[in-house]
Amino acid sequence: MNAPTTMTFFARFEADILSGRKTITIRDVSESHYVPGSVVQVSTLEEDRDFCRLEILAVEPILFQDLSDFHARQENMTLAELKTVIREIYPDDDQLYVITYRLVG
Ligand SMILES: CC(=O)Nc1ccn([C@@H]2O[C@H](CO)[C@@H](O)[C@H]2O)c(=O)n1
Repeated sequence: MNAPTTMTFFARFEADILSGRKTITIRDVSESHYVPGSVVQVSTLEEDRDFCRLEILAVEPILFQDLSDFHARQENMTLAELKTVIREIYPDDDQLYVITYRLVG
């Protein structure tokens, strides 16, 4: 599989990503093929509006049950909020992937 070159986020997370308060995203297997060291163009899911570029730093498997306050802090959420958000997006997936990134200019 080729390394993906784009990533989408819900627009409501844009400000947290641009300010550096949100430094990970948690995705299912279909979005786990990002390659550390690659740079992806990021846009909003709703309007496909480009808003930054991110360098992928790491992609690590995580089980839903193993999500912790550590992950929540990196999402700028409480653990309860994070679990609710993930269950809204991925109702049935227990195998998830933590994608760590940093903003590039
Ligand atoms: C737009 C799209 O295709 N998919 C997703 C999937 C997830 N997320 C966010 O990542 C974190 C963990 O899942 C939470 O902050 C989620 O809301 C997102 O913004 N967009």
